[in-house]
Amino acid sequence: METLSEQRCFDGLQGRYKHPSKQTGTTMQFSVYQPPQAKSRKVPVLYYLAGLTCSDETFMIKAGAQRLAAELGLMLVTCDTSPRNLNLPGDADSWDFGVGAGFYLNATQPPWAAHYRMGAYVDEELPALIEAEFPAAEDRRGIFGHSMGGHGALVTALRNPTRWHSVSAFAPISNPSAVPWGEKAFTNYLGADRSLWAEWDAAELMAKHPHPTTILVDQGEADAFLERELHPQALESAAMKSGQSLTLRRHIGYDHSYWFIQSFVADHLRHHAALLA
Ligand SMILES: N[C@@H](CCC(=O)N[C@@H](CS)C(=O)NCC(=O)O)C(=O)O
Repeated sequence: METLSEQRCFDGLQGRYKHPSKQTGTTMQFSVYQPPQAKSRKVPVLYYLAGLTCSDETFMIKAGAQRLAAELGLMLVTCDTSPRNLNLPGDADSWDFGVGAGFYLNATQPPWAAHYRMGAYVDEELPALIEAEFPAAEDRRGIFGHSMGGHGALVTALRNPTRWHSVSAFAPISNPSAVPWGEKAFTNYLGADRSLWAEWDAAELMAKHPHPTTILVDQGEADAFLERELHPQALESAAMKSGQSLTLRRHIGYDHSYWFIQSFVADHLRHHAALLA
């Protein structure tokens, strides 16, 4: 691991780092906010997964989460949204597929399968690195995210509920198998056989295997992607089927941007802090 920058922030430390990833076969960058409590003890860690076109920097710069993370003693970790600098054919042709759009799954189709392994990166490799290099509690991991990252957070926690102790999402792609963003990504990364998509689809997973904690989801009613891509109602149906405890809040007037995230991020931090205490 190499340190790219470290700066004091709310008496803690905001840092950016890079490391060679076994899962992606590339150099991956990530950011960490260490709260002041991390100077003297291991603290719970809250991982954030960003949406399409974003990077590890987006949330750290735009969400305004560090002040409350410092108060609550939560470490924040953000990673990139895909491997970069591979120059695979077509990987930079569109903003909703390839670079910046890894969808936090393990691709099975060439040429993506060798590198687009963000599922295993987020679930295994990154936590192992964070827990080895930072004062991070190994038994208190939470995960949340936005849009494609909301999908990633829900899927990661629902697939591995014993490894992920709390989960929430902002405007997640709730049922990717049934919407254009998901159909494009899953066809290319996972192949045409739709029966294989269910293991990376939050609504499908939730309908079968609920997470043991309450899942918090916030959605803006003025979100331009709501009708076509996000489908939060699929989570409500899934929760009804499996008995998942779900708090889905719809907020009039809020769109898909980080102004929406900034407005509700405190509720998410408190949600996780209570479960990870
Ligand atoms: N293609 C559009 C939309 C992409 C978009 O809305 N991305 C969301 C995640 S799905 C986002 O968080 N963008 C970064 C931002 O709002 O700061 C763009 O590049 O502006």
